[in-house]
Amino acid sequence: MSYYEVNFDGLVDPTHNYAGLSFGNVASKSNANKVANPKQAALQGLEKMWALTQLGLHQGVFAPNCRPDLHTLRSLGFNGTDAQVINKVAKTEPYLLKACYSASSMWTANAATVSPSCDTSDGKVHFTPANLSNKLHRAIEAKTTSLVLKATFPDEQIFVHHPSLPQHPLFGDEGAANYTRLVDSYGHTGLAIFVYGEDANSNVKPQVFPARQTKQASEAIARSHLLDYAHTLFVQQNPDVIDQGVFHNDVIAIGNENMFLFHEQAFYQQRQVIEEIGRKYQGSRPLHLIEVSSDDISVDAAVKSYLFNSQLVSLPNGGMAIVAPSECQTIDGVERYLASLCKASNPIEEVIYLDLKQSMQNGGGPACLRLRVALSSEELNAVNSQCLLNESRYQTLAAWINKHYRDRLAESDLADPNLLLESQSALDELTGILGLGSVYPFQQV
Ligand SMILES: N=C(N)NCCC[C@H](NC(=O)CCC(=O)O)C(=O)O
Repeated sequence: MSYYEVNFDGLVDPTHNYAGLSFGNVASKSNANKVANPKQAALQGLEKMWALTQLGLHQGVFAPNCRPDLHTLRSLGFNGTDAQVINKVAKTEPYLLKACYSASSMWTANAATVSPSCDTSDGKVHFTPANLSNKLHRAIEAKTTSLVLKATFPDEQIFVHHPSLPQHPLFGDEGAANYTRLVDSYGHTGLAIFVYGEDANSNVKPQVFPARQTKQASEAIARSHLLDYAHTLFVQQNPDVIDQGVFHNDVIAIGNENMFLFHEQAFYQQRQVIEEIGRKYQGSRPLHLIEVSSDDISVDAAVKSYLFNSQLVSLPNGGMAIVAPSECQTIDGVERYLASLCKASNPIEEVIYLDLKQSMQNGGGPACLRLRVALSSEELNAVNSQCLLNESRYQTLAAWINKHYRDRLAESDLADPNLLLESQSALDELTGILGLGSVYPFQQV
């Protein structure tokens, strides 16, 4: 049977804006209050999906949450018509309006942790939507994300959908952004590496910025996904780099199949971590462990360029490509480093640079925008086929974006009740395009 890695990219919401909501995420804070261009953001994301499709890869589309989250606003005591709720919250609690208007569900690396059937003892594909409990604007995503996951992966004989973990700091879970799977081929049992920022039983933790992923959350997911501990590792992120803006492990390390690219400061007690990875990896193809030195790329350059947030993809005819954000071409030394990687002895053959500036300005690079799901051909056939990209769906989505999205969104626009109506009408049409049914609260009344 053939196996594939399918990337499910988050479609960018019509309400994409810069609200400075993510303490610890340098780009989010430094671009707070910038005027956003939702149409450009969505088209940039769609072009990435199309570029990967054209490489011969299977590409999925993941629907966003609907914003603003009126349900949360109403649960906080704002009442009246939808327009009155917006009006009141805009006047009295603008921070809450921004949180409930965030398009952050576009970063689907944070949507869930996914364990492929080769790794789970019941032979099914397991999903746990992330609770994203560290940030208010993200903690409200899980409910809709869970419905979208179920509508995208509907067959209960093949896909298992777990509830998200309890909303408590002990179980802070940011999904696949802190999970890497090393395997010699997608169809084999892989080494599941869970990276956490904080362990409730240890004092090793960042001092400036929050650790978003806890060891307790990672362990709970490994348990419920029925992973074999012989093929599972729990590894602590270096707290010093969290304090330098590395708020997820996918900002400092990236793995695909038998290749692992990581910064020399990525992990706490790194030498032991890498030795253990080498010991536990069981593939017949050799593991390429590439440690990037601070002399080559400083942590600051890694955070600014998002080099490690590139997508590392296996090409249909062998070899790998690295899909990097175009910011890598503007930070000193990074483009040169990537060119040298292609020449060195490892599977990477080419670098593809893509413009994702609208997402990047909120701290979301190529890898943040996609949820990886390794699937057999039979499992792929069980995916909702309308959520897979082909040329006609690409054209349909481009036309849908051009029809519904604004090309300018400033903070003051969030108080405009028309934005809510525009967003609902766009997403209502989207659920038809992607065949999702009624996943949004406004469709359920
Ligand atoms: N690295 C991965 N996998 N994901 C990136 C997520 C970026 C997101 N930014 C934001 O939520 C910014 C929203 C704002 O400020 O408007 C976050 O910090 O959670």
